[in-house]
Amino acid sequence: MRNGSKSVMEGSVLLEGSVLLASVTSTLTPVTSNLIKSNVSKETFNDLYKKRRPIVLRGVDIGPCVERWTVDYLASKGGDREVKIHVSKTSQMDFINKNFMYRSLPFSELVKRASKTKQEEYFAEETEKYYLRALGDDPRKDIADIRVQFPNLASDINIPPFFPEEKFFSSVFRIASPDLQLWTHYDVMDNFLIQVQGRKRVILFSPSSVNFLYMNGDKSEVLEIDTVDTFRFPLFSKAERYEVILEPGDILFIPALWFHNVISLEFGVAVNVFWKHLDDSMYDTKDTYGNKDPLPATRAFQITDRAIKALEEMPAEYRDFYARRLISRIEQKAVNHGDKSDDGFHSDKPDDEFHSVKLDDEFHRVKLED
Ligand SMILES: O=C(O)CCC(=O)C(=O)O
Ligand SMILES: [Fe+2]
Repeated sequence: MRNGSKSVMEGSVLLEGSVLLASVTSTLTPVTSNLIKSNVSKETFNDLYKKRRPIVLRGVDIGPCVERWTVDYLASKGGDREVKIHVSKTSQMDFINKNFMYRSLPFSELVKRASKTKQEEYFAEETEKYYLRALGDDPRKDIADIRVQFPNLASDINIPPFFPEEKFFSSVFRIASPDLQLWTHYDVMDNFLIQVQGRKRVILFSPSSVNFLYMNGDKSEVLEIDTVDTFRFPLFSKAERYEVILEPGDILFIPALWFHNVISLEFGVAVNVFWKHLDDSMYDTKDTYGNKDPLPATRAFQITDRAIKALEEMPAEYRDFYARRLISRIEQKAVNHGDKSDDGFHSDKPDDEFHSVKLDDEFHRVKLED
């Protein structure tokens, strides 16, 4: 599938008296079955890896975790270490209105609660939902590694040796209540999302769709991605969108910069592994989450902020004129329009659309953690 999501229904919502209130487009995507590859060897993965496109590796031996990781087993082997969690009253976590809370629970208790839809003990309400992204002991300093934080469980999972060990960055436990949805975001490292228990729907958007996703830092402000408010987000339907349903045992390769939005269709247990695609020197050594932009990108943002300040020294008509010249320079020199496919990011897409660089969104960036 190429060139945008395939809308199955478009329509408008009418207020009484026929005042047009909002136009809503349902953008349910058909499952992209050609993303699934069975029994992939290391050699085949190496070839696929160069294409820089997401794939689901099905049938790779991820170890005994698929049979072993029941709720009781996870609770007893994972132990009672305190973990930081997101607690949400609704399925859809909203990072803009912060409709969730940060709390902590013993790991064993978190697992038990996340596996149920109604709680006996709860923070806010009995139907609240939980999301764990297990981090290092001190998230400001330590990088998550399940071999260190959960050695008794880590021995049950094989991380496929499909990337050089020295490129490993982190391994993160992802545990979610049924129906919980994590907002659309990108990460800056390559990623194996290893689904161990529960089915999960993942919607992916290509990095070249960034200007259609209404970014706020590393996250998209479009939360309702299946029923998009097209008045607020008119460009969203142009984003190149893919959908996969992960089954237990599947590994989703998410290349760095590919956007993903995740719904746990059932109680979900996953481990994701981030590894470095670029040279080590490109990454911020203070980045414990794996979501800080590469250093040259950060530098480019800072320089651009300075450029904006310089433009602001001039009256509006000059500022506007030179801003347009700058944008066109960046477009000509740095934006790939699909004709130069040597970087592997725009393989074979003759119909790649021209995406103009949108200044306002990008320069007031707020970095929020997911
Ligand atoms: O599966 C999840 O809970 C989140 C996945 C994700 O954002 C990641 O692996 O980077
Ligand atoms: Fe992610």
